[in-house]
Amino acid sequence: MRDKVTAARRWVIKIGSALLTGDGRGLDRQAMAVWVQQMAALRESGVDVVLVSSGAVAAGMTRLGWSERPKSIHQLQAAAAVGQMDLVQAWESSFEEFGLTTAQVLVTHDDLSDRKRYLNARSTLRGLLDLGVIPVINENDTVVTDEIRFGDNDTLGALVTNLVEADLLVILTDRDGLYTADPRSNPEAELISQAMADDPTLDAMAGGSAGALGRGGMQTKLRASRLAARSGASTIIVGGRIKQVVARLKAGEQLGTLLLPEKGMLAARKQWLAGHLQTRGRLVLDEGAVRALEGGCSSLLPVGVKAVEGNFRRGEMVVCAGLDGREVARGLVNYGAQEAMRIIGRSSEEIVSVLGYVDEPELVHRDNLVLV
Ligand SMILES: Nc1ncnc2c1ncn2[C@@H]1O[C@H](COP(=O)(O)OP(=O)(O)O)[C@@H](O)[C@H]1O
Ligand SMILES: N[C@@H](CCC(=O)OP(=O)(O)O)C(=O)O
Repeated sequence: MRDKVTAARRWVIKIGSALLTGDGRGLDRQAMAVWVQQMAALRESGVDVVLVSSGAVAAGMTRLGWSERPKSIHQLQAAAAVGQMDLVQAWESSFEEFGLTTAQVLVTHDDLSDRKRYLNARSTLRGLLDLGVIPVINENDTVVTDEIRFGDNDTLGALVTNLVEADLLVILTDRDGLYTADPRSNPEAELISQAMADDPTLDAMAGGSAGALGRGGMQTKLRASRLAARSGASTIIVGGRIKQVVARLKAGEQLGTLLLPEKGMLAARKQWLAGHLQTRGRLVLDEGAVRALEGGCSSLLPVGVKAVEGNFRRGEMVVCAGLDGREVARGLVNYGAQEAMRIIGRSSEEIVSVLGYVDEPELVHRDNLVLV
């Protein structure tokens, strides 16, 4: 039994190109329907599901009648733009059969490294999950060039895992998991059932991609598991063609390779936040707000803030201090300084009438807050 898996409440499931396109024969709609049925059952059991789907380039190549993956970035982008249509249509109609709504989310590296856009993407995805919608995520290949590409969706899957604070990243691929060597070239290779993600001995085992369609091979999957571990998530690398793979994982069966984080979710997140040494401003809190924060598990609401200092933007790190100047906490702020000044002292319901819109009811969400 794998407790980390059976107890996970939010899964990011990443499906690679080789699997999705039946090794280059266009989208394998039958296989997609089988995964959808399993993801629908997962949702039904109360688990949030986020899908990271590759396959745009591969599907586009088939549509355009190309048999070889193009080298030029423009051609890749053209293929991705054509194939993405196919991809979302296929997912959408398949999920629809189970009464589930999907949303297309295309992101770039820049979107997740810019603080403000990071928060925006995070709120959108959380909003979608609250609505019971299944986000279908891919890289926005149209607007990226080589230097700023994720390039492989394993990395994207891990960053999305961090973004939505998922407990589990499931990477479905064309092998049954991570082997002690690339099984294509070494038939003696053995499947690794479980390891710590940061175990350095794994590096020598994970090779690049031997397939014509996949990008990163096991190297990027291993790297992805380490990125996912940063927010305390576990990763499973597993064969997408294994019968009822998702359902069996959910039931605790030991399939594929489970890569575990060193730290739990909360500890990992707090450490990540604590690493943001540079603060951009200061919020001065009334006594009630100080008490609420020090009690743990409370967000900082605008009503408890007396003054705003500094010129910070949404998503930047600010100091939260008491009226006596004592630093209480640090956190990522949901509103820029100009907006914050207008909403402090007011109830969260008033934000919309003051600003004309509302990003979040909290000034700093408790997940983005670390006590000092
Ligand atoms: N140690 C290993 N264990 C399993 N597969 C490996 C290993 N090293 C390299 N590989 C290769 O990684 C491939 C899967 O990665 P990739 O082709 O990028 O697929 P995807 O499209 O699913 O991301 C396998 O087909 C295999 O050839
Ligand atoms: N954005 C690209 C995905 C990149 C890629 O090939 O990823 P993967 O197959 O997961 O190694 C696409 O949709 O074709």
